[in-house]
Amino acid sequence: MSVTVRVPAKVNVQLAVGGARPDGFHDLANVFLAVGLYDEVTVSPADTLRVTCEGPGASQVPLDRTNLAARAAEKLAARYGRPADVHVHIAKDIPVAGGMAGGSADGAGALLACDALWGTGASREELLDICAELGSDVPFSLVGGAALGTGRGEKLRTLETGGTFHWVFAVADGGLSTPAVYGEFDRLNEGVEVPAPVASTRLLDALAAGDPDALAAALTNDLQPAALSLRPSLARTLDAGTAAGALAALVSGSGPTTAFLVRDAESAATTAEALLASRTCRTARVAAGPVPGATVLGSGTAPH
Ligand SMILES: C[C@](O)(CO)[C@H](O)COP(=O)(O)OP(=O)(O)OC[C@H]1O[C@@H](n2ccc(N)nc2=O)[C@H](O)[C@@H]1O
Ligand SMILES: Nc1ncnc2c1ncn2[C@@H]1O[C@H](COP(=O)(O)OP(=O)(O)OP(=O)(O)O)[C@@H](O)[C@H]1O
Repeated sequence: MSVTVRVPAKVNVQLAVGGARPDGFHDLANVFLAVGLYDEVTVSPADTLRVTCEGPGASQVPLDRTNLAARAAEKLAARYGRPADVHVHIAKDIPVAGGMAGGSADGAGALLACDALWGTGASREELLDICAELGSDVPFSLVGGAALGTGRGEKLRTLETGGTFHWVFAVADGGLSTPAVYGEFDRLNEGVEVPAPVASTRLLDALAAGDPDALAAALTNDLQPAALSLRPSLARTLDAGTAAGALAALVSGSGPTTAFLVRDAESAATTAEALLASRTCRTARVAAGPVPGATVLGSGTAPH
């Protein structure tokens, strides 16, 4: 018996960052959009907790108890007083350490898959609580669609969207550490009174209208200067996407993946080709959103 869950990546269409809090986190107005690049997490009974991973970048994914999928299984098992005796297999397609919440997706996926495998019957609220303990982005990976995250990004309000938005993602060589990028944000803002983060009405209206031109004009990422400071070469990737005709270009979350909003699927294909030809990225991926969050694909009996 096994259960497979599919979980999408995210792009932050607005990432407003406040000053550092006493607990080391930053208050955010974080507008998430789930996009159609997916990891698949399969869980099956085993003697002991074990994680395997295949796909691009799999060698950079930790297979020990620090893996967010392993931690999710352990947390759910502990809550229900049962052993976390599962084999978690991750089929990875979301760029690793790319600012697209790949690890968070695996955490949310493993949680939903173990819940189904073990029949724990946990409520949505309980699952969301465990997600928030796992990481700031993990609740959104469970919920998907479009949402405004406040607090450290874990308190979610679902947002209406009036259409599908098309994107190209330029994947960089190597990752960027999320804490390092927030640390650079603090360094760049030393001595500055950072205002409290607020969601932009113009951006929420553009999402609700499904209007790519209005969304392009409203995209912002307060972590972008920090990501560019740590990885100056990303400026060339952003320029290449803009020159290729993208409506807007920005760093995805903490980077180093860069995101390009385009008008339609056709422009996405041509922009991806131009980005590849520019040799300013390792690869370019096309995806659209919003898409649903973590979804059980089905249960099977096949060994894997
Ligand atoms: C950059 C984003 O991906 C945008 O969605 C998220 O804010 C990061 O979320 P995440 O990877 O789930 O981050 P967490 O695992 O919760 O935290 C990792 C580290 O990032 C920093 N961090 C994260 C979230 C936040 N609101 N403020 C922070 O300062 C902290 O140094 C923290 O120790
Ligand atoms: N299942 C997992 N998949 C990938 N990385 C994981 C996983 N579990 C833990 N990690 C660790 O988390 C780090 C960040 O990887 P991840 O792919 O989640 O980055 P990210 O997409 O930049 O995250 P975010 O956008 O949420 O900040 C990795 O370097 C790795 O050490």
